[in-house]
Amino acid sequence: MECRCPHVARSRWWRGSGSGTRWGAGEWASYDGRVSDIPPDLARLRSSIDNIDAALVHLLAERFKCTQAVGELKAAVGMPAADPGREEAQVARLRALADDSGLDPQFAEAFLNFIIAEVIHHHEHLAGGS
Ligand SMILES: C=C(O[C@@H]1C=C(C(=O)O)C=C[C@H]1O)C(=O)O
Repeated sequence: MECRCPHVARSRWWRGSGSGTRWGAGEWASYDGRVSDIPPDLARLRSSIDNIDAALVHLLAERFKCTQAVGELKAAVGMPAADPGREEAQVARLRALADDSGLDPQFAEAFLNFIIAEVIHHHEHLAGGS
């Protein structure tokens, strides 16, 4: 006999044919009464994308908290805002990590450079520049 316990039921969807059902053609309906015009696999993937994007925002916020403190420290001891040697090492490290994990290393480098440019801008501001 087919299992109808809730955790299974929640993942069961039917595509409407447009006749003889409460839901229309092209719509998806589930055991628990939800109706959607978005395919369930797409809805599930988007839900994960939402969680990942939230994590990215939190991670970036934490990184900028750290770089703010680094900028204050550098300004206090008179160090330059940018450290090209450190940037080069970071780029090489992230390119290798990207390569290992199936992310385009060129994209990883561009993304890191975008963030670093913003950090340096903050550091220059903290050092009294424009
Ligand atoms: C955060 C620093 O300042 C700058 C920003 C960097 C970064 O965001 O990773 C790296 C090097 C510096 O140009 C640092 O020197 O560590």
